[in-house]
Amino acid sequence: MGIVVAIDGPSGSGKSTVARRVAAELGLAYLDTGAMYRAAAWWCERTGIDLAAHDVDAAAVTRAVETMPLDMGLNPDAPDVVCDGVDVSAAIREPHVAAVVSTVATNLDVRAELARLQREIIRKEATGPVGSFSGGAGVVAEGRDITTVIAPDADVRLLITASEEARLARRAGDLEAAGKDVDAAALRDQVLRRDRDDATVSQFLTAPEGVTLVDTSDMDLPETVEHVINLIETAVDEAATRDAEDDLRAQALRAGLEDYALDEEDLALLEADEVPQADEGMEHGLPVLAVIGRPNVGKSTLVNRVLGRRVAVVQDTPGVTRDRVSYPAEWAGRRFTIVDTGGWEVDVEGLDSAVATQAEVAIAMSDAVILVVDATVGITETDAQVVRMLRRSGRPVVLAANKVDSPAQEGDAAALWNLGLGEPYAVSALHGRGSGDVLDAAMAILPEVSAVAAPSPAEGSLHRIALVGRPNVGKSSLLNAIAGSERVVVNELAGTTRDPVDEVIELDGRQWLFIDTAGIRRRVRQSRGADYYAVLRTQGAIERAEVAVVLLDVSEPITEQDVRVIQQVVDAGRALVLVNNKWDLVDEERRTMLAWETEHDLAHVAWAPHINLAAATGWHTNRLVRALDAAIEGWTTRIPTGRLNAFLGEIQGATPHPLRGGKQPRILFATQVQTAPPRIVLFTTGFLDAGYRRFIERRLREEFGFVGSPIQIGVRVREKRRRR
Ligand SMILES: Nc1ncnc2c1ncn2[C@@H]1O[C@H](COP(=O)(O)OP(=O)(O)OP(=O)(O)O)[C@@H](O)[C@H]1O
Ligand SMILES: Nc1ccn([C@H]2C[C@H](O)[C@@H](COP(=O)(O)O)O2)c(=O)n1
Repeated sequence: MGIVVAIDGPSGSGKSTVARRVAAELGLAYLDTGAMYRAAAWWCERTGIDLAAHDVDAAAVTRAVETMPLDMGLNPDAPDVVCDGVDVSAAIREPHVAAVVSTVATNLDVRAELARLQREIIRKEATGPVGSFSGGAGVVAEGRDITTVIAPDADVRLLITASEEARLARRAGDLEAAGKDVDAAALRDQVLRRDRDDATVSQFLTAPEGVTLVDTSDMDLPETVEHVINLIETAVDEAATRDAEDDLRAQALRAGLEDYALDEEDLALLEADEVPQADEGMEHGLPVLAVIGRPNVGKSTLVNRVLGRRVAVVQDTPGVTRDRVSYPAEWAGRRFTIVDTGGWEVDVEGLDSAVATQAEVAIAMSDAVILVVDATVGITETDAQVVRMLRRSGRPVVLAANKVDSPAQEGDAAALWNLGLGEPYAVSALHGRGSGDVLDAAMAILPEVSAVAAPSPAEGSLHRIALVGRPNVGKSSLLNAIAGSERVVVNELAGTTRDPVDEVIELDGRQWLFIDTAGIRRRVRQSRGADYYAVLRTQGAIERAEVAVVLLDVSEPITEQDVRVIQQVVDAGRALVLVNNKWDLVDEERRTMLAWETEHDLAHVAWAPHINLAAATGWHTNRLVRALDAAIEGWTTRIPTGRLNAFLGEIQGATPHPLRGGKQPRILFATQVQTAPPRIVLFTTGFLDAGYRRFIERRLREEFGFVGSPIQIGVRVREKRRRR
């Protein structure tokens, strides 16, 4: 992470000049947020709004700013401001703009919009994605509300000020240097009146806690720059010292864990050098083989045969994947993905729906299937149902007849010919006999090219996005709006054999892989069956994506189905962006209801970026990229172990877990074991109540962001080793 320096201060204090020079000396980007307000004022007037009028239409100002085509230069040596293709760097400094800019800067909707843009720029410079100016070195951002509202978490926060006389004298000096007349009254108006107006909406005249006051009344410019650089260097040194101390403390906590009974899996997690992404090691584009069957029929024998002991390491993975886990595999020189499923049973109400759905998804998302049946039990009603399911799916199948432990039981296997799936391969879990033959047979039916796998390596570097939501929420309109207004670079990329068809779409100058756009574009008939397969398809698209964009039709009440789709995304551990579509159909009354529904039904995903747009008209579709970026950043956030333990230590100190039966569960050590989605494992002395886990999650979000990402928290209760 790069450094973020935030500088506030009144007009004429020198904050712009100092910020620019400091940024140039330290190789950082420079963000002049005042120039953004000035550009907004320039743009309003350009689009016909008279900001000097008595009755300025605030809504029209907001609308204008929301569509302002602004390109902020971040180079401290030449911070050009370009609006609608015009270089307005000089025009926005004209007295006329200065006289009306407060009308824009005191409009709270405008502030919200510009705040979003500013945070986005700061985030980009601090993290350094392609296209950032500083390459991740960081940014010096200056403006009235930077230290308090826009970047309250900045590494260094300064309030640069100077006496009224000094500020007026400096401004007068600027005018004289530019060969302009100095009108004392006009000068006071621009410097002091404007600050008074702006102070009604932001605090920049006194330094709040954590903000360092730099009074430059008696300092010249070079002295001020040197002083500020010293402050930044001191802050950086202090942060490095803090990090080193946090690391040492975390090492001590980790050493303390040795007194507790740790299993092999704990040690594997604790000793891992790297924090992998959840799908790391999964090679995209490989054919997918699903192993399905009722519980305890011996599926894991086959999976373990391919994998060896790697299975154990992922047992802790929660959610959907617990029922359906994918592993990279190799058999007879072929590389593929093997999917282990939970299995299912018929209960009184039919197939156990949750697990059956998982198995059905596994079938839908596979290229071939091994069905494992217990030969000693014979064909059960469940097996027969599964065979019907498999037939409908059209997937090639190999039938494994397990528990054939002696030649005398070969007859049990032969009875499974009746399933109509061809030769039953006899397997003995007990002796390990026959599993190699089943896998050889599976290799024979597994296609070389997958029709369902996540994108191939060529597209693997692009972010994968799924547009999902119940029927008619506007998925295809949104897809068409973004694909239509922007260039569709490659069409029907992965459409090798079956339905899933992905498209690379260029948004904001970058390419994104939109998953299963064929499923979005095709109008599914509204029969029960079609709905059911749409659900499966949605699940498949979510799992192949990194970010799922869930569309809601906000002209109607939020439905249970909407909430279910959102839950699918959370359970799959994908990043989430919520889109309120059809915003053009929302009136005041509906808006109030929607706010209530959002509060009521979507409070559990309040961490997801949530944007209003109208796909049909294209209104605000440009906001999608920002939301996607924010969600991906949250999803891939990695907290250093030292920092994580220091933070958890602080929150435990301030708010310990409630006593339970006279005992107080304690967190001994924490580590982030995975990103995308972030997964944090807590080693504790006792079970943590759900309320306390929620509290920890909330505080983690407040501290580290994790915008748009589910956070998985695993708790490992470990007992102290007994002394002999
Ligand atoms: N410490 C200083 N001593 C003397 N002059 C300074 C000092 N800092 C800045 N100046 C000069 O003061 C003038 C005003 O500075 P600047 O425009 O950076 O102020 P500002 O706080 O950004 O004002 P505004 O908010 O109106 O944009 C510039 O000419 C600058 O060179
Ligand atoms: N973060 C900010 C930055 C600026 N403003 C206001 C203050 C002025 O009225 C106007 C232009 O700023 P300047 O270029 O003079 O620094 O924008 C603000 O309200 N919040």
